[in-house]
Amino acid sequence: MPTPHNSAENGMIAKTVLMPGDPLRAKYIAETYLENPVLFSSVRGMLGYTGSYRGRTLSVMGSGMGMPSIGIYSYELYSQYGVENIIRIGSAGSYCEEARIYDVVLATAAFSESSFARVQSGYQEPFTYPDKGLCERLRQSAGHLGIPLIEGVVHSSDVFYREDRTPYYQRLHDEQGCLCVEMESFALFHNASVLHKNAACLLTISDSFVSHEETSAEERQTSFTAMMQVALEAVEEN
Ligand SMILES: O=P(O)(O)O[C@H]1O[C@H](CO)[C@@H](O)[C@H]1O
Ligand SMILES: O=c1cc[nH]c(=O)[nH]1
Repeated sequence: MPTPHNSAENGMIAKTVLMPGDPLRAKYIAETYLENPVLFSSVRGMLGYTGSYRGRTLSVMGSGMGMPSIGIYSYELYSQYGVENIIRIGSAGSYCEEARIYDVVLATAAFSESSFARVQSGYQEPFTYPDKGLCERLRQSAGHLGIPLIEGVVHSSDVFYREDRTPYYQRLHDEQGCLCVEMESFALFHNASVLHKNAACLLTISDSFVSHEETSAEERQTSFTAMMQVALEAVEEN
């Protein structure tokens, strides 16, 4: 049944959904990698497609930016459309020297100051976690492709532009172990947990708080191909 945010009918969305923040990255993946991609929703411009990759059916859909946005889309995919696995494929700002531009990070936990999980279900902890099995599939996929993964905690922030200019990112790195910052994984992992579904997150480093290098909007849309391939190859038969 369509929702207020997704016009897909039942059966149009695969069991596994790759979920970039940027709907144009979803379009790029569908048009570049999927055979016979079918657009299942464009409500609010949040493009979602289902197609096949090496004979396996999968979907790719934008999440938008931030936890309220991915909170809505992921909850509906899990609860209304029978989705079992969501793999976020996002961009992130590095908090440390070991994670450089274009490196691929596999999140082993998400740390956040966000109220999302407390408001959603009373969960009080600052960490949420991906599914171990899905992470293992991503590790194996990266191994087959020869793409190194950096593993660790990611910071899911509600704020992109901060007035606080103190070196807060060093504190988050030193005290919470955060390798990098993005804005959605904490909520995605939480929704998966409360609905007994699976989620994981791969991130490509798009900019660095340490070296101050950055990538353009176009590069963020189309050039994160290593991460895309790791996620695509990790999708199992439905
Ligand atoms: O590239 P995406 O997946 O959107 O991820 C990151 O980029 C956006 C901020 O520029 C936030 O959504 C953040 O999580
Ligand atoms: O949330 C994000 C994503 C990429 N780069 C950042 O600095 N923050």
